[in-house]
Amino acid sequence: MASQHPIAAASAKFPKPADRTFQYGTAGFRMKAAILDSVVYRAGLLAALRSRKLNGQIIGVMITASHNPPDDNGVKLVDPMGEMLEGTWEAYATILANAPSDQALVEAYDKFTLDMKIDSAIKPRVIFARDTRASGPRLVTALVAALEASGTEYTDYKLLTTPQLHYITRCLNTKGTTYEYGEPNEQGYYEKLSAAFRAAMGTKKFNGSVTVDCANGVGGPKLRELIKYLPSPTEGGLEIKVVNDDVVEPERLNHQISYQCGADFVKTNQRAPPSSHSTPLARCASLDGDADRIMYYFVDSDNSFHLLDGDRIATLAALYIGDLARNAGLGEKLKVGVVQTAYANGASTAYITQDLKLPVVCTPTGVKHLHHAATKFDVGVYFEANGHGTVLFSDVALKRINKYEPQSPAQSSALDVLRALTALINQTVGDALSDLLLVEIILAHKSWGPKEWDLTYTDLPNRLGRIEVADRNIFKTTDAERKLESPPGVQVQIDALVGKYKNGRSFARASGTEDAVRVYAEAATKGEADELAAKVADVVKRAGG
Ligand SMILES: CC(=O)N[C@H]1[C@@H](OP(=O)(O)O)O[C@H](CO)[C@@H](O)[C@@H]1O
Ligand SMILES: [Mg+2]
Repeated sequence: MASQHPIAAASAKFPKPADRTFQYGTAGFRMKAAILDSVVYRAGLLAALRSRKLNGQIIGVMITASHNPPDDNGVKLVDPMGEMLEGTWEAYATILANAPSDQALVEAYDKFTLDMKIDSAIKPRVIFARDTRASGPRLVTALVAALEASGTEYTDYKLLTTPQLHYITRCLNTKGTTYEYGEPNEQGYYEKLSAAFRAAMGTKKFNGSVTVDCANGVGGPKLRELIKYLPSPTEGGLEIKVVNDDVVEPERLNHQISYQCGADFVKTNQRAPPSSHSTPLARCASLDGDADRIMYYFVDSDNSFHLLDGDRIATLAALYIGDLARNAGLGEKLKVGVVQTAYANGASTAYITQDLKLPVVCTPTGVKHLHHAATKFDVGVYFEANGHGTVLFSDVALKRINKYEPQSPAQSSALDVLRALTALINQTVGDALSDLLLVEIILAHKSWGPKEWDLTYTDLPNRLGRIEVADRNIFKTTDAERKLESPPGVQVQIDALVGKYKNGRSFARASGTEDAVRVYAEAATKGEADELAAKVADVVKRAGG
């Protein structure tokens, strides 16, 4: 048909599988790459609409499935300031993805344009990148088709980590303003990080090396590139040993069996990837597949394994930034706060409130919730236990930090480090490479090894399980997911169980990314945590059928 709408015509090349329903979840769309083409095509259309709605500001599109297996893939949108897509638009993404035919898709697209008063005369602008998955280039074809059909101006940034794409999106949208974020390209990212790292490091020398497992994902080549910009070990810089950075064979990505690598492997198996060759008390870290998450760990002199997870990075950052602010003379003027989810270890929460004397806010799972809550503080530290997070400095905090006149040499040197950290820490989203440098700077300044870091508090023994039920959607939570309001009566049973354990805490919630209910429990001993988790799991199974 010659008169066919260009969006329908292009859509015909990426037909929606009839038997599938898609949902834009906590981390965008994510599934087997083989069925993702129509979803990516439609996500491209949504990016165009979003850009038009925001007067032609640039929207980012990232093709990645993060820590998932190599044959999965996914797509997520990045808003102009580098944040995740605004919540209300997730529903629009879902509607476009599920339009049953090419014609229905065009109708939905036109309806959004009309309902949201989107000015079709505005030229949409989109940038995109992908991780190292083999399906990436094919999915880019679907994305480009959508951008062309919708008359969008676009740039392909090829292979990037997710946080690099967030960074570039923000740089482009702030270019020429007083709050310009940086040079909008990969080199600009490395230059910004390395300049900040050098400034934060000052005359401090690093003790020992850090071994970084890159999950055989995009973080590998990008970390190797970043290292070229950092001071070398012979200049007193940090020695970074890169392992698991094979992206030539994409099937090695996040591989848990043969190649044993990645943040998820470490967390699930509670041991170091064999390739890290970790010696006692040596610092090790693992990234996930798109390098927006990092886990630290070490083996002690008795060969016991110690995980230093997102809670540990949050507490370390809050401790150090709080000290810096006080030492710089800004203690009263910078309100530092920490944001966690219910999965944060109770011991970390107690340490923050009782020892660091800082406020803690608990939000539902999903980085966007934590990020939003962190913006309410002058300095908002947020991390999920699984290693995804960052530290946000508010505009007011940045002004205070940048304008303050130090009253002594000691204040001056603390202020220098604090200023450097505001540039070193990615303000758009959790960034494994930026977080790696942050942790290393803090440990160097404190002259701490991983053991001293680990000794700040003792984790409560805990257990995280997943249970498959007939319909997980009947499990509805309240109080930042810490309590179930439905099915009725279930929370009362959980409370009764928790009451029987010393330091007991447990909750159940439907996963946003998997078809399962997660049960978390912690208690004074490992045995009791396991037992409590098992009993709560039984309650969930009975209620869920
Ligand atoms: C307990 C847990 O680790 N949950 C993860 C997981 O969410 P669920 O909604 O629990 O499936 O995936 C999210 C997206 O990657 C991540 O933000 C979150 O922390
Ligand atoms: Mg990730």
